[in-house]
Amino acid sequence: MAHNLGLCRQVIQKAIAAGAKALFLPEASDYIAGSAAETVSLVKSVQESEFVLGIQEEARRAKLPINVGVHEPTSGGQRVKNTLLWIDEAGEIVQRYQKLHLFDVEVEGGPIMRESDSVEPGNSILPPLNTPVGRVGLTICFDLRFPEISLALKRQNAQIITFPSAFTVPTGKAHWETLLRGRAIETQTYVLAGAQVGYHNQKRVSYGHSMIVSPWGEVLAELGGEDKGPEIITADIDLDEVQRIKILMPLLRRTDVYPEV
Ligand SMILES: O=C(O)CNC(=O)[C@H](CS)NC(=O)CCC(=O)C(=O)O
Repeated sequence: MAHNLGLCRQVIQKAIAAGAKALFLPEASDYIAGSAAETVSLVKSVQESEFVLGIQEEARRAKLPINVGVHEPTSGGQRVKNTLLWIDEAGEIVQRYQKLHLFDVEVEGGPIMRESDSVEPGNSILPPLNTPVGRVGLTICFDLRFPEISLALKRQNAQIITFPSAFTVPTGKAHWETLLRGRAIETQTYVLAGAQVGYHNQKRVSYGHSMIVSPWGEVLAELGGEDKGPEIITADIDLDEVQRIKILMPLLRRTDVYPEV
């Protein structure tokens, strides 16, 4: 976790140097463990996590809002929560989303993942949050495959949806860009997806390819799939463009035919 905090501090320095108004870090930025037991044994509350306290301190010092994926304890203690924190420019945690969909998949040509062995799923979609860069809807990684969350956030007037991730390599190659662009096109929002890249341990490697997609579905910025150390991508978020696309192509739902989500 100390190592990951060091990497995140480098990302934060790059974001500050680039003049970023907000920073979107990946899912599980605090750690990715080698087993379910290790995931549970490493977890700390945000008050006791050096990782979270360190990110809060950086946010406060730089007056930079930071969206970061971490693990948090559950009340039972058997499993953890996979959560996404919004830390505001004063360093305060002002929003906390708990991942709804857990990745229990035997990836063809890849690992067998059973996230639910160590993670307890969340139970709610949070209303988009007002931030200095726009109204942000929070989701995590595998949630990307369930358009219902994104559509619910669109209905609640999200202008940006974030998909912090640690995708597997085979599923990333097959689906990552298509899913992100699909979500951006159908929700007419900016899609921001900070992604982990490279090896976490001998068994686990992440696809990378952090991406920023416009409300028209255009890839505005993208990283590669090689671990070159901490990197960032940036884009201008133009909230008028969100409005313009909605007017240009009104997507009026037939909620008389199918349920509204
Ligand atoms: O393990 C942790 O501590 C953090 N969690 C993750 O990395 C999660 C669960 S294993 N990864 C995904 O959801 C990948 C989804 C994916 O690759 C896909 O949808 O294709």
